[in-house]
Amino acid sequence: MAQSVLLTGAAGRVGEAILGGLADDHEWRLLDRDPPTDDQPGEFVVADITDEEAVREAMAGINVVIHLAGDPRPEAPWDSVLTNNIDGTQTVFEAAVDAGVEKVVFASSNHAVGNYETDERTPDLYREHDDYLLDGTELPRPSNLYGVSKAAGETLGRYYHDEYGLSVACVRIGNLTRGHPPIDYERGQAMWLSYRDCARLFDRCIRADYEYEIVYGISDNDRKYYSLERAREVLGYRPRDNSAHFDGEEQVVEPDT
Ligand SMILES: NC(=O)C1=CN([C@@H]2O[C@H](COP(=O)(O)OP(=O)(O)OC[C@H]3O[C@@H](n4cnc5c(N)ncnc54)[C@H](O)[C@@H]3O)[C@@H](O)[C@H]2O)C=CC1
Ligand SMILES: O=C1O[C@H](COP(=O)(O)O)[C@@H](O)[C@H](O)[C@H]1O
Repeated sequence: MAQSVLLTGAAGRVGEAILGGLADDHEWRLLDRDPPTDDQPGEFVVADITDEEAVREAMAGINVVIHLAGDPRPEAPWDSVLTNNIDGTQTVFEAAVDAGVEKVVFASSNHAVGNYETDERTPDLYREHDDYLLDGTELPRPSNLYGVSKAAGETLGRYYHDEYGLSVACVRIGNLTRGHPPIDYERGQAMWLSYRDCARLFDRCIRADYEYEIVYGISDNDRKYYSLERAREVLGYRPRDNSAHFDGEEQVVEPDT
């Protein structure tokens, strides 16, 4: 069934991947501090997620929030992640609970667990003979202050679930690139998320029933050090792309079939 979905950070890359696959599948309200540059489905709210009143208004009539807005830079400074990623995310969760929203899907990151990639484990970790796997039950081990802000967002989600019964899915997104995996970047290839698998995964986050989940957001790459088991089991995610199917040449992934 189509859902009323509020998509924050809609003007960014992850928003583009989600809307590219799902524009016609749900009723969209898009929010971003940057206005749209082209035609978008549904209505577009230009607002900052730290603007509590604007965020509350944007929640009216919404079933599911996909919360992407934030500073995505691994090197982002503390003042920016504190404002945009931590304060902004708390504003979104609080407004969602007050508006009676059913689910919030939070865009977490590989950088929330980036320091599991120790000197002893890398670069083998990125290669097929290695079988080290993170499954989402491990504690955060952020690799930068941006990763700390994502771990904080996951913890905010835990709190709003336990305290208010909100369904929350935290998606630790790997490396989203359009058309083909990152080139000459083993780490990025192991955690590649194709545009169409991104849309599939977030569609399942919109539709599935869950309590509080942390899942990894990657394609079905031959070599992966993030488990997809939870995303498959609880959400019914069925990725179709695999970074191993690309030979380094630019190839265009066809739209969903
Ligand atoms: N692209 C990737 O591979 C990954 C992305 N993520 C997360 O996914 C989310 C989206 O990332 P991208 O689309 O790649 O980034 P992006 O920079 O392309 O998009 C982010 C969007 O959020 C908006 N935004 C930022 N701060 C805002 C605020 N305070 N109020 C309203 N809008 C605001 C920006 O205007 C932008 O349109 C981010 O939270 C990022 O941390 C996590 C892991 C990997
Ligand atoms: O969280 C994020 O992760 C991806 C991948 O990280 P990288 O260190 O391998 O580049 C990054 O591209 C994205 O901007 C960021 O939001």
